Amino acid sequence: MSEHFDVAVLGMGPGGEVAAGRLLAAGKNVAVIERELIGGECAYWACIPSKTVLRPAEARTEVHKAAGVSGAEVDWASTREYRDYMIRDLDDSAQAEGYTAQGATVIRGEARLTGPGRIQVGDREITAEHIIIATGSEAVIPPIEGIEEITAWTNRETYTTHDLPRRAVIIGGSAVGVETATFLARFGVQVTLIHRGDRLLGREDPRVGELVHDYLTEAGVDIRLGASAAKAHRNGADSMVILEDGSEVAADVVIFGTGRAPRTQGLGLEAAGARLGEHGEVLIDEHARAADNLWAIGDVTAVMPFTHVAKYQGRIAADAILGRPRPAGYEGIPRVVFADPEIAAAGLTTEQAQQRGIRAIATELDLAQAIARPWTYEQDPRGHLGLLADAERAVLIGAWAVGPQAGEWIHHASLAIRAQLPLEILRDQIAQFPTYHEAYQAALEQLEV
Ligand SMILES: Cc1cc2nc3c(=O)[nH]c(=O)nc-3n(C[C@H](O)[C@H](O)[C@H](O)COP(=O)(O)OP(=O)(O)OC[C@H]3O[C@@H](n4cnc5c(N)ncnc54)[C@H](O)[C@@H]3O)c2cc1C
Ligand SMILES: NC(=O)c1ccc[n+]([C@@H]2O[C@H](COP(=O)([O-])OP(=O)(O)OC[C@H]3O[C@@H](n4cnc5c(N)ncnc54)[C@H](O)[C@@H]3O)[C@@H](O)[C@H]2O)c1
Repeated sequence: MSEHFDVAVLGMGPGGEVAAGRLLAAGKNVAVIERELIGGECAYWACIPSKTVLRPAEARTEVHKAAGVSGAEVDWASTREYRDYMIRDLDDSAQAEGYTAQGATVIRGEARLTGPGRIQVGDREITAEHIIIATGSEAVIPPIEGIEEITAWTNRETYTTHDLPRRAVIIGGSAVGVETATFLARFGVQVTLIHRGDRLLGREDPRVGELVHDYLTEAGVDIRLGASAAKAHRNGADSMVILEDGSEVAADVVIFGTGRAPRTQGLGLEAAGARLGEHGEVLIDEHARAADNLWAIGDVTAVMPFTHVAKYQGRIAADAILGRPRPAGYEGIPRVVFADPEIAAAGLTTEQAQQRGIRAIATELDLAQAIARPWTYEQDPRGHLGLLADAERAVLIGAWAVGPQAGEWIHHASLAIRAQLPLEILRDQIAQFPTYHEAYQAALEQLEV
């Protein structure tokens, strides 16, 4: 006998949680299905533990740079204790109870679609009017000869580790690589960062990569650009990585930040009418619809693999199911890498604007030369802001920022880009003195549009 629901949410990471919460609040009969932990990758192995362990390092820098305070040092044992509290000691029983209390049926196990509206979990057969796929993504480890001999970590081992390694090789110079290098270097680990691109954070404007390179080098990270791991082997206690140029690096662990793949394998999505893209992602329309009464949200769609996007798509899909559809818009969504200082961006890069045939004008501001806040905040102040405008339409189309709290003040640009606010209106804004926000005024004034 099968059990029937209005909606079955398959995967309870941040995307699934938001969709389920909205549907339950609207009185729907919802089944939530999770094979590991309710909260998903983000809550236990990604965003939450990484931001928790990066914070002491950031606070230490703040104390070192602020005039008139001294004495701050990081402490791994107490950082780890707070991290374990933040990841609930990998226990989601309170979450399961919470969903049950809201009226959901919580089903544990690996789900598979067996046809439109039909799901199998172990020996349970479930039918649902609507199914939401929110199964996320998993770390990709490139094929490297000899990898089975070495101690290889992904984000999972890195952000749940009890002990810190003495030496780490990190492969991949994008968000995971840069954040992990920042965290480990600030806790005294000797870090070598191997990146095959010619600059870090290669999807952002080149200036961002340059600035990050300088800050990481200053933090003691040995950065190897244009390098790729060709082979690996064990030498006693050491994990050895051999680069394509023949050079070798020894470490206690090798950490992979080499991208993620949508979790769609074996899910039976085609049986339910979904189409998959070339990287195995579920293809969706502007309402997060994958097929009739089948929806997909979050990393499994590969639209923008961020928690805030998974949550946004959760709202979009739930609203469509509840009969109040609104199209998703992906312009101007913030992208923050929580390094020290923070790196933030929103909208297009100069290269992307060129590819779209937009006549774009860019400007860059060194905050210390333009505004007061960096000086009241720290000695030897840090901070840059880049803006990109469409010269024809006189609106902001892109922004990047590297500096303290950049992940907070990038939202001004995000709103301006999403709402397509005319530069004239932006120039008439008044930011509190002295804040980092004032940088927008100064940058907009020097923007020649
Ligand atoms: C190290 C790291 C740090 C990150 N930091 C940030 C950050 O600071 N900010 C940010 O916005 N993003 C961050 N991200 C990205 C963020 O983790 C993801 O974008 C986010 O987790 C996606 O949410 P999701 O709901 O799509 O999937 P997930 O969080 O991956 O959750 C999917 C859930 O589905 C379950 N599942 C999968 N298959 C099945 C099945 N067949 N049956 C039942 N259940 C299933 C899984 O067990 C999992 O619980 C980070 C990523 C990494 C790796
Ligand atoms: N703060 C945040 O929002 C945050 C933090 C961490 C991760 N994330 C998200 O998690 C996802 C995964 O991040 P990521 O950094 O692992 O992936 P990514 O796909 O962004 O970058 C992977 C990098 O690894 C490099 N690479 C791949 N294979 C390599 C090899 N063999 N040798 C050397 N370099 C190699 C690639 O060139 C690329 O630069 C991303 O989508 C990211 O947005 C977000």
